Amino acid sequence: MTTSVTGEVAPKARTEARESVLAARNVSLTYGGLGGGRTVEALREVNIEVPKGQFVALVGASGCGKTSLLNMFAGLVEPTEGEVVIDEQPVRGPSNKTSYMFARDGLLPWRRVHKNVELGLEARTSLSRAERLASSRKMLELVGLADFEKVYPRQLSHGMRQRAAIARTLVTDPDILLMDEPFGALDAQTKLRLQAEFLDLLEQEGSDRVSKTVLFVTHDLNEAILLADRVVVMLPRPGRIASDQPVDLPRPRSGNLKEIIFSPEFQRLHRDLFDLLQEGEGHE
Ligand SMILES: Nc1ncnc2c1ncn2[C@@H]1O[C@H](COP(=O)(O)OP(=O)(O)OP(=O)(O)O)[C@@H](O)[C@H]1O
Repeated sequence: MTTSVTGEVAPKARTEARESVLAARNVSLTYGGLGGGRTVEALREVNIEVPKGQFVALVGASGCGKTSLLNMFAGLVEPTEGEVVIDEQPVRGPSNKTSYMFARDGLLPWRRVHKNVELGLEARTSLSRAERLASSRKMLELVGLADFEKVYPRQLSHGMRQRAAIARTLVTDPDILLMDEPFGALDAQTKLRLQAEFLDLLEQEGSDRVSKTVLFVTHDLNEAILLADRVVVMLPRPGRIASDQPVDLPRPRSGNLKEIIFSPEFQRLHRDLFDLLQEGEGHE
């Protein structure tokens, strides 16, 4: 159970009915301290459960441990205490079930766009070259870059590079997406367009679930509410979960993000989350 910074019990998120795909249980993380160096308590007793097909946004001030939590699910960082599991198996290293997308597109400048998209396939499967190319073409078409497969990343706009990075993240068809501010550095209009396109790839006709399990770090409350089924608010020093808010906006949303932004439900949630974050700052 999570509580707000004021000590109130937060609304119970919709996690009970479905088995968790991602779970962090009583997780604490302290960096450093080796050889008498300074230690940083990055996370303290974090608990989070994410069921299959749920999109969870993590928001919070810089330094509250969002990336650290994501890195644990990616198998890049081990908790100091507690357990991090995927499909109830302890995470011991990077897994084929997950795909990680960073804030910077991370495209390799010396590889053409399609070769960048194929990167994940090269590492993971025994597909032939032709099969890899066919998969990357299909993904590039889905993200609107069909005509750009042969160019180098420097020849693309920032938004197009992020699209290519999305294609690379999805091409392996992972069950789980771990995303660290993937649209953080885009201008407002491009961001909204990419958010809609991204949702369109994940939302399924006639279902209120997205097709993948997503843990998505963002500083942008609008983005968190527009995309997610739950918004988890974290506070810093030490990083901890302060609130877990369900977002009861129906799906599919991809076609009406602008309308959603001006809806009373969106505005109410935005105000609640804003207050929680501000309140948290006041408690430091
Ligand atoms: N490798 C590391 N060694 C030591 N301290 C670290 C390391 N990585 C992160 N930290 C510290 O742990 C805390 C949490 O960092 P983390 O990057 O997880 O937070 P964040 O919420 O993702 O921040 P931001 O929003 O700025 O990306 C911070 O105080 C940070 O300085």
